[in-house]
Amino acid sequence: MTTLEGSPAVRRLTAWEPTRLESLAGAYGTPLYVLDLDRVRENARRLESAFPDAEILYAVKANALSDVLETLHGEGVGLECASAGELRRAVAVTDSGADVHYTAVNPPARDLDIAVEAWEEHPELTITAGAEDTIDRLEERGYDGRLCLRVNPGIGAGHHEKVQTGANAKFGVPAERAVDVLADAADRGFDVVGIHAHVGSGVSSDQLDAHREFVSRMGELARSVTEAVGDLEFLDIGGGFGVPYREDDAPLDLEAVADATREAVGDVDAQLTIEPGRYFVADAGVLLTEVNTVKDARETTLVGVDAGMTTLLRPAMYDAYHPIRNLTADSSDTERSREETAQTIAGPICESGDVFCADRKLPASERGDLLAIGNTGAYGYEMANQYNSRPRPASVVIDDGVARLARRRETIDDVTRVERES
Ligand SMILES: Cc1ncc(COP(=O)(O)O)c(C=O)c1O
Ligand SMILES: N[C@@H](CCCC[NH3+])C(=O)O
Repeated sequence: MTTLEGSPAVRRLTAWEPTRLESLAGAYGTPLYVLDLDRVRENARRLESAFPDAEILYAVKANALSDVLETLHGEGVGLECASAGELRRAVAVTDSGADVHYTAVNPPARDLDIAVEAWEEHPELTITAGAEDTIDRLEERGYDGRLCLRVNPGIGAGHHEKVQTGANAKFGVPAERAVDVLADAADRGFDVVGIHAHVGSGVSSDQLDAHREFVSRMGELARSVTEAVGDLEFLDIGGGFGVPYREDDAPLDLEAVADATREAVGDVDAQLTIEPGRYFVADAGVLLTEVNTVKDARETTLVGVDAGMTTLLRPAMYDAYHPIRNLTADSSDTERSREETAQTIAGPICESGDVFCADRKLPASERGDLLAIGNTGAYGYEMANQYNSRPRPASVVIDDGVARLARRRETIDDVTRVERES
């Protein structure tokens, strides 16, 4: 087992200088998301070096901040979008449809209208349909552009059952029907360019067998489609690459994943495409939050903070673990260090599940302390919401070492403004 300070998740968290984070919290308030764009670039380069022959897209849903999209576009990474809103962002950043994919999941009519409008302006856009209905609805809107089919490969993987998509009926056309669906789409005049599937999110090294089986099914399918329907431009195997969250999690062996992918896909005459989200951004982000309450709560010490499940939903939704560091009681500084106690850290939301950790050993907290919650760059702000009429937090980015406000903190007026508007 790796030591606490030596584990990848905590090494990233301790790479942040406490005084720097303290000054950001002082300048912008808490709760505050901080994202290191330099780390995002490093992660992009790591992916590019493990998958030199693949086309790489970024799954915008992990963190849609324009600064992130601009940064990754600058690194030559394409953008995969899950909604009309993400598509609008992607097209605004790229000013093009090239290397922009819209993956429609039970798309609302308005989303399809916006996607088709985007295609009319940028015909290089690719739309991925996950149901025959979606293809019909695109045709009804006059779309006959680049079409990719999302299939359901019948195998899932990922860090929690709620994020395993590959065998979930909601996602994709059953793989065994793909050849017929694509043959029909080609007959109807669509430009059939690819097939796609996504096994799930947060796939770790110990799920490599599931990854291999998934990719091998996709390779087989690509060969069948090519034979029966015609050449495919690309085979998109989705994203899902896991990152370490716990102190004893090993980092994902990206080279091993890349080797397994190449081997499992076999001989396919189509561009391999991957679209990770989490891997690019998770470890580039921390959430800063201030302690406002410390109380003896019978069997634990309850520490109340100003971030909650509305700021970072993952612990409440998936029982997800995030490393936490008390920056005020910094253990690397003897003057600041404090004895460790078992603490339950909870937010201000009126829900029992509004808890970031239970009985975790951390330096004894005091009111006013600044805590950093690590690995919050992916699915952090994106899943934030306004429950309890709570405004969403601000986001700061660090770019080339320099910090700047990327998104201001919402106000209570922002929360109520949309009511009674005509
Ligand atoms: C279609 C699709 N592509 C890519 C991703 C990105 O997943 P991750 O952030 O786990 O890489 C997701 C999310 O799970 C997805 O649904
Ligand atoms: N929101 C999930 C990932 C889901 C990805 C979207 N299919 C998480 O935080 O782990």
